[in-house]
Amino acid sequence: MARSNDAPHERKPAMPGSSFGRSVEIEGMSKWFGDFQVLADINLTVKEGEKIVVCGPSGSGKSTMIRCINGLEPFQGGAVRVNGITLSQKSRVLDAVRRNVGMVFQQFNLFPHLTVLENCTLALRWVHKMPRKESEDLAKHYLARVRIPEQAGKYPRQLSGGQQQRVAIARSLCSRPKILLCDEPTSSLDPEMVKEVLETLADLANDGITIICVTHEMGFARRIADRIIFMDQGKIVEEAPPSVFFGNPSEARTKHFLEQILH
Ligand SMILES: Nc1ncnc2c1ncn2[C@@H]1O[C@H](COP(=O)(O)OP(=O)(O)OP(=O)(O)O)[C@@H](O)[C@H]1O
Repeated sequence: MARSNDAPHERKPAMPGSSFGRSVEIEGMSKWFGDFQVLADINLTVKEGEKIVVCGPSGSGKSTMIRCINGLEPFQGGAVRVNGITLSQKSRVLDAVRRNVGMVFQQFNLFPHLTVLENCTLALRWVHKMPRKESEDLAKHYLARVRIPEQAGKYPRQLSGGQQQRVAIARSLCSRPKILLCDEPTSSLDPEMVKEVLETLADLANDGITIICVTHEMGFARRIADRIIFMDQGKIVEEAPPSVFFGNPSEARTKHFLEQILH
């Protein structure tokens, strides 16, 4: 299939009130690990182009919720729709959903024996069957997008943590997902590298891609989030735009969390 270098998400989001797409719809999702209920009746609708930051105490279920959205974890109750596709564990459905969803993890999960360029082109060539030249052009486009075009020929061990995470972001973008899920993308980085990765994500946020990001970087949340979701004990306790979330949260648990994290 012919592809241009203009990624589909590199366009302005639709205007609210028009045919504003629904990227992710989670309805009454519940999940158990054995007898332990990790998610309880999660309801969340994320519109096309929206930026959502998910925060909350350790163990509150943030990662699990994110992993359920692209089928990395099965769930037992409720439903998830991604770009209109109802998630199930059938491989045909998972493939379709994952074509729409990119994921950036805390650990970068790069292949150490492959160059940066090869890490980015691997899935394009072997999963999407894209010709080498086309896949390399696309990878270079996204390496430039995350501002490390000069690193294409290096191996991951030759890069800083922040650069490796930017490679991981570029690799995700190569599949041109409509939705980018990030699970604490900066938590394994040294402080000086956190900023460069957050800058990269903030930059992408302007592109119109839908982003759902688990992070405790509240400055980043304030800057890019349309809504902040606060989770505790497997539930969404509060969701609000940053001005309300930081200025006047309604729940005592949110206030307590913010006091701890901001002071
Ligand atoms: N594979 C698993 N089997 C059993 N329990 C699990 C599994 N994965 C996670 N849990 C438990 O589910 C709960 C939620 O975990 P999860 O990683 O989603 O939380 P989190 O909010 O992302 O935490 P953190 O901020 O520390 O990463 C925790 O109590 C965790 O121990």
